[in-house]
Amino acid sequence: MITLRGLTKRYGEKTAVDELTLDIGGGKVTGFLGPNGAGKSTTMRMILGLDHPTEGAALIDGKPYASLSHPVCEVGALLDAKAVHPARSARAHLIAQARSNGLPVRRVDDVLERVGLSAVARRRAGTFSLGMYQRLGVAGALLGDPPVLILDEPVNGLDPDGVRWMRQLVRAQADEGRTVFLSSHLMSEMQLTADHLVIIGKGRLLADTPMADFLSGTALASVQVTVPDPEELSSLAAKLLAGAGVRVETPGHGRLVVRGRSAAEIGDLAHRVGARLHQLTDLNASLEQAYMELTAQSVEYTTDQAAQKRQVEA
Ligand SMILES: Nc1ncnc2c1ncn2[C@@H]1O[C@H](COP(=O)(O)OP(=O)(O)OP(=O)(O)O)[C@@H](O)[C@H]1O
Repeated sequence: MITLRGLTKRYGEKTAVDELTLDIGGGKVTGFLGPNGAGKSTTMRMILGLDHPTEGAALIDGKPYASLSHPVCEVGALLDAKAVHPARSARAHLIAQARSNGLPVRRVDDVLERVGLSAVARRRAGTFSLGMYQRLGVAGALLGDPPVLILDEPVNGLDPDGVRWMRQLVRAQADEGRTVFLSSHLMSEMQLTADHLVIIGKGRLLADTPMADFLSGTALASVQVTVPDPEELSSLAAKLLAGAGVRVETPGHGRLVVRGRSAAEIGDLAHRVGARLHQLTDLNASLEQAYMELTAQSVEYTTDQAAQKRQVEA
């Protein structure tokens, strides 16, 4: 479990992280999202004791990182995959890490196997692709078999096979009860991987929510209804539009796309007006759409003119 309490970091006038208070629990993958410069890396660095909070606290299983008795066995992290001496082999790099943390060398071969680098374990890291660096970074994070994993952009540079491998790895770690906290700008991948979302913008908490609630709770979520009889379709649409806060689109082919009413409410109403339905389907927004909607006001750097205008007006 990771606990943030009023976590704040200021660099001079700039507030990079602004009073974050939340718990990141075990047994699930928590995705950490936010536009560039939102404060994700700074937050992760404070959890890992690499930056000091200006105010507040970041705790791992109730303790600040500096108080952990055996940190590598309590939290594993991947922040900068390329922070490896290029002349060292992957194995030598991990052996040095294992020795300095009092871990047996056999763990090195275990984790090399786990990340699929056994065949290149004796190759100089300087010859590695970005994807191989990412795997080596994950191997380092897993070395002490810690209950908490913090991964900053772990899929960056991975090919589709590597992305799928990473997804399966973090899922397996969460299924074993571990706390997995990972950032990514790849929304489609995050939608497949994370159970829970923490979203920040300009250092502030924007959302701390289960993925499913985030997707179904957005104003973009809608229900698609197919009514084969045109008269029944019109009467159902009219009844729906009579309700407050409901939007109905009619894209043709006997379909209605309804916002502002649940599938259950629409089904009940259809029953009451005697409309026969051939389809009643929840259409969740994609994570990308829901995220863009939430963070539209929080982007720090943008090429979008409308967003620039909003920023100027704010
Ligand atoms: N050492 C520093 N000195 C001054 N400002 C900093 C420092 N580190 C980060 N910042 C600023 O703090 C803000 C948050 O940066 P951070 O790197 O945490 O964002 P991020 O969400 O990880 O961004 P990205 O998605 O681009 O990696 C940014 O405005 C950044 O310029």
